Amino acid sequence: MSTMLEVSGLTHQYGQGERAHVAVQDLTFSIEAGQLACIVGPSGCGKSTLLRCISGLIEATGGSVRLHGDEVSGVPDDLAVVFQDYSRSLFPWLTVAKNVEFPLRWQKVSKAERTRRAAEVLEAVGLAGVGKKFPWQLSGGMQQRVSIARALVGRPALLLMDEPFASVDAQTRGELEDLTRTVQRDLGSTILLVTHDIDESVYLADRVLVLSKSPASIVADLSIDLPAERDQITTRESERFVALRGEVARLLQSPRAQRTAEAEQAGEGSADSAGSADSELTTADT
Ligand SMILES: Nc1ncnc2c1ncn2[C@@H]1O[C@H](COP(=O)(O)OP(=O)(O)OP(=O)(O)O)[C@@H](O)[C@H]1O
Repeated sequence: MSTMLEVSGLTHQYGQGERAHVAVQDLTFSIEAGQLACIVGPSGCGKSTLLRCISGLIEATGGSVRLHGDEVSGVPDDLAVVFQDYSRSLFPWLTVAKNVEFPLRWQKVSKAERTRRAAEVLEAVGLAGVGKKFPWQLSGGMQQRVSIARALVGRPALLLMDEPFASVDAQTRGELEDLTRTVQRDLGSTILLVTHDIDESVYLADRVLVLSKSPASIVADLSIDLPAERDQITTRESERFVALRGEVARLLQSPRAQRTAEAEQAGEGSADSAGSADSELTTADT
C-alpha cells in the first residue's frame, strides 16, 4: 500500500495576539491509499479546521500536508470534500446531473464524457434515473447522495467528508454509511471522514483516530478489526463492535483527551490510562 496523505506537525492558529486561538496542534498521521479512516473528537476540538487545512481551503500556520507526495498549497485538483450541509452545497438551479458533472467543467472533459461519468456515479450512489430532477425535488438523504456523486465524479485521490450524515434521519444515515463503504470498496477510494459519533466511526472505518479537546491533538490511532462486510444490525450487535465502541468512548473521556490547552501548557494531567490490551490500540506519541 502506498501513502496517500501525510500530515506532519500540523498546527493551525486563528487570529493573533490576545485573540489568538490554536485550533489544532502538532498533528502527525498518514493515511494509506484505499483506506477509510475516521477522525472522531469532541465538538469544537478542531476537526473541521483540520479538514480545511488538508483540503488547502485554509493555510496551516505550522507543519505540512502532502497528498501522494506533493505538498498541498491551495486546493488540489484531485481532492474532493463532502460537507454536512447538502442543502447549501448543491446548486438549486441546476439539475442533479448538471450538479454532478459541474467539477468536470474545469477539466478538459468532453460534454459526452461528462454526461457519461455523471450517469456512472449517480448509478454508483443508487440514483440512476434522477439526473433530470432538481435537488429540491429530492429528500435530504438523496441530496447528500448527489453531493457524494459530485465529489466522486472527478475520481479524487482523496475524499474528505466533514460530518456528512449529521443532518439526516437515523435510517438514512445508516443507508449513507453503507453506501460510503460500498463506494470505497468498489472504486478503491481513499476516504478521511470526520464525525463526533463514536458508533459511526467504528462502523465505518478501517481505522479511527481519536482527537483530544481543543486544540486537537491525537490521543490514539485505533485499528478497526471488524470484518470488511458490515451490517447495520449484526455488526453493531457483535461483541467486537461493542468492545471497540467502548474503547473509543473511554479514550475520548481519558484524562489526555480531556486536557485543555491551558492544562497542557501547565503540564497537568497524567499519562493516558484508557488503553487496554485487547485492542490493536497504539497510543500516539504526541
Ligand atoms: N474562522 C475562525 N476564526 C476563529 N476561530 C475559529 C474559526 N473557525 C473555528 N474557530 C474555532 O476553532 C475551534 C475549532 O473549530 P472547528 O470548527 O474546527 O471544530 P470542530 O471540531 O469541527 O467542531 P464541531 O464538531 O462543533 O463541528 C473552535 O473553538 C472554533 O470556535
